[in-house]
Amino acid sequence: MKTTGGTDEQKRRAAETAVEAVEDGMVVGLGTGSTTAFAIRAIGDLVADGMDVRGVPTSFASRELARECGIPLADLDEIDAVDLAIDGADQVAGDALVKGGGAAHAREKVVDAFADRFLVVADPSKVADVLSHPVPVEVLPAARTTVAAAVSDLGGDPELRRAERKDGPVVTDNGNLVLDCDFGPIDDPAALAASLSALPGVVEHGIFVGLADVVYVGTEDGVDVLDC
Ligand SMILES: O=C[C@H](O)[C@H](O)[C@H](O)COP(=O)(O)O
Repeated sequence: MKTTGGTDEQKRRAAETAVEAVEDGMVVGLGTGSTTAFAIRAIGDLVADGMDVRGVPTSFASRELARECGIPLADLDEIDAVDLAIDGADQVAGDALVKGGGAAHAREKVVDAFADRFLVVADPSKVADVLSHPVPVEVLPAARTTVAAAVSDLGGDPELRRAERKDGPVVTDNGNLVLDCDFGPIDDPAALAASLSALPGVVEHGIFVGLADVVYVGTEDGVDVLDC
């Protein structure tokens, strides 16, 4: 799992505050990443105490962790609604996020957007005035060069994400590749999101605009709540 700038204590505080919103009978979207992992463990504790909760995982990793924690699981096509989604972010600026540092953003966007409420869990290193984090773009393998060229035309600098413990690229849970696209400061996230979505061969990108309801930012001595 990738590491980030925040401390485990900050992440745990944010995650456990978000989990206070989980109620008996809920279907909960389980995001991916080191911050959400604290939320999944906390939901596992609720289940162990007898709460009736079903989780909808957003990745192989979140499914595996949720199983270890004893959370009953459902696939998205088996349920009618997701009451709440809890998920991390690589950067937060106002009502816009960059996600996908763990290459899970495609399934995360489906679950987070479908949920009645979407709670983001983060640490202070993620909060910015303007998004500037490279945007992960999941692409069909055959489209990686055409999408990379189009990203350059949009003013971005695309880089194929390489695996750390294997020769070659990262392959997503969906069998695709990821281009990390550095656009510098992103003044209009909604416009860039629309441009990226329009490119043939793009499966999904990591800009999430207007989807989150609340961002919980864990600090050294509490939790800041940012309304979106
Ligand atoms: O693909 C991964 C996800 O979008 C993560 O939620 C995001 O990268 C944040 O992860 P972390 O909490 O580990 O910083």
